[in-house]
Amino acid sequence: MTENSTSFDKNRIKIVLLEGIHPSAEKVFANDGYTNVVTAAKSLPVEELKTVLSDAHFLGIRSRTQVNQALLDFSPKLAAIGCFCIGTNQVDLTATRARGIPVFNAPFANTRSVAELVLGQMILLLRGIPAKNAAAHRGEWLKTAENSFETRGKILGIVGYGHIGTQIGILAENLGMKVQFYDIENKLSLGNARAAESYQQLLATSDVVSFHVPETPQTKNMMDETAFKHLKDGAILINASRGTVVDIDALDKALANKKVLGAAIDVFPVEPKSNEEEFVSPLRQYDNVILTPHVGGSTKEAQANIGIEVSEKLVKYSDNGSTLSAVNFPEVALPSHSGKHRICHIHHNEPGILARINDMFSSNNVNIAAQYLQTKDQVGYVVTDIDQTSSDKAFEALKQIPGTVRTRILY
Ligand SMILES: NC(=O)C1=CN([C@@H]2O[C@H](COP(=O)(O)OP(=O)(O)OC[C@H]3O[C@@H](n4cnc5c(N)ncnc54)[C@H](O)[C@@H]3O)[C@@H](O)[C@H]2O)C=CC1
Ligand SMILES: O=C(O)CCC(=O)C(=O)O
Repeated sequence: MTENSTSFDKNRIKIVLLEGIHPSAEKVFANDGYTNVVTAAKSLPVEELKTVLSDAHFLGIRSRTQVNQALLDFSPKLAAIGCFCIGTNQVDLTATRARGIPVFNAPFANTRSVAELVLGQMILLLRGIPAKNAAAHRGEWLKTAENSFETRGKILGIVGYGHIGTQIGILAENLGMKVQFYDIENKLSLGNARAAESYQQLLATSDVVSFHVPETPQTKNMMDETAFKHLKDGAILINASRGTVVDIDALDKALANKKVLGAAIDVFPVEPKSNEEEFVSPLRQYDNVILTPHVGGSTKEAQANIGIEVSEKLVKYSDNGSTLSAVNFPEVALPSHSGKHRICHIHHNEPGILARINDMFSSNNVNIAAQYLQTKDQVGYVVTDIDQTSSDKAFEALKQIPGTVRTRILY
């Protein structure tokens, strides 16, 4: 990927890819000379994870693996993490940033897959198909038009009008639905969609409510008992965002008392760690609820694209130091600089560090060919291209600068 050969032998760089990340990722690493790749088809138990990460430089996960302070303590060499998905809530972004570990994701490679699933669920639920299908499997014949509706003319309320929410809005309008949305940010309305006056107003006036918000403290139990009271009687509820957003006990009650006509839930507060573990939920008793095992983004197309996108970001960071599109880290887009040597310095974002770095280079008689600096919250990232072929002394001095978090010689 870069013209310069890296200082560190690529075969010694250990990459761990968990949770059945698409083989397209391994291909990207192999094509760039990274052959020390360990893969697992599922998430690993914590103790196994600690062992495999004890000497790993790069980690690739999907939504199951929780990367917290405790795990980071056992991952001393970890240089970057790739979330091969959209959500990054499974990673402690503050702790990783403080340790100089950038986190990358694929912000829209599975957007279309989620949107298509939700669209299909909406059509099936408005027709009451899940319950009729379940009954037919039991030998019952539920031929009736009761509670069976077209999508045309119905109101879709989208909570979280971001990449997925807007895609669904456009597709739903093509079915003749009227789209309204609620978002905490001021958003451009696409097509004929309009912003609802408030979250409560959206709940009270939508025939279908679909959640597409990230997991944050504000979205936790956003759909709780109080929110269900605001919901229009006989509405349909869809959640393909995060399991913390809908209070499952409150949904259970709303289904039991027929406040909700049907629901589709793809994400749960607690999800099985593997396909071998039993899925436990009070929602299993309802024929009018579509339960899917967190597969909103699980299509061949999306997974192959995510594999390529995120591994390329990790390779670029490893080869060249670029952090463009990191979700927790100062973003620097770097050209490669042939004939020079590149040194990365991650530090606490305090006044005077850049001056200390440059003083050190100057006192070691090292000429700076180019330099890039970016800061984000408590972390600063300086990439310096230098002329000298032998810069070991300067590199050692760089590590000693007060405020240093970590340093890397790239080439
Ligand atoms: N089920 C699955 O397999 C998948 C689930 N997801 C989930 O879907 C979520 C949304 O994905 P994108 O649309 O790509 O994200 P996005 O970041 O493009 O959009 C999220 C929107 O939610 C809004 N938002 C944040 N907090 C809010 C609040 N309290 N109330 C209302 N709006 C709020 C944001 O302003 C933003 O417009 C992801 O964070 C992820 O958790 C994503 C992909 C696959
Ligand atoms: O496919 C996965 O593992 C997770 C999908 C997801 O939830 C996401 O992209 O945020």
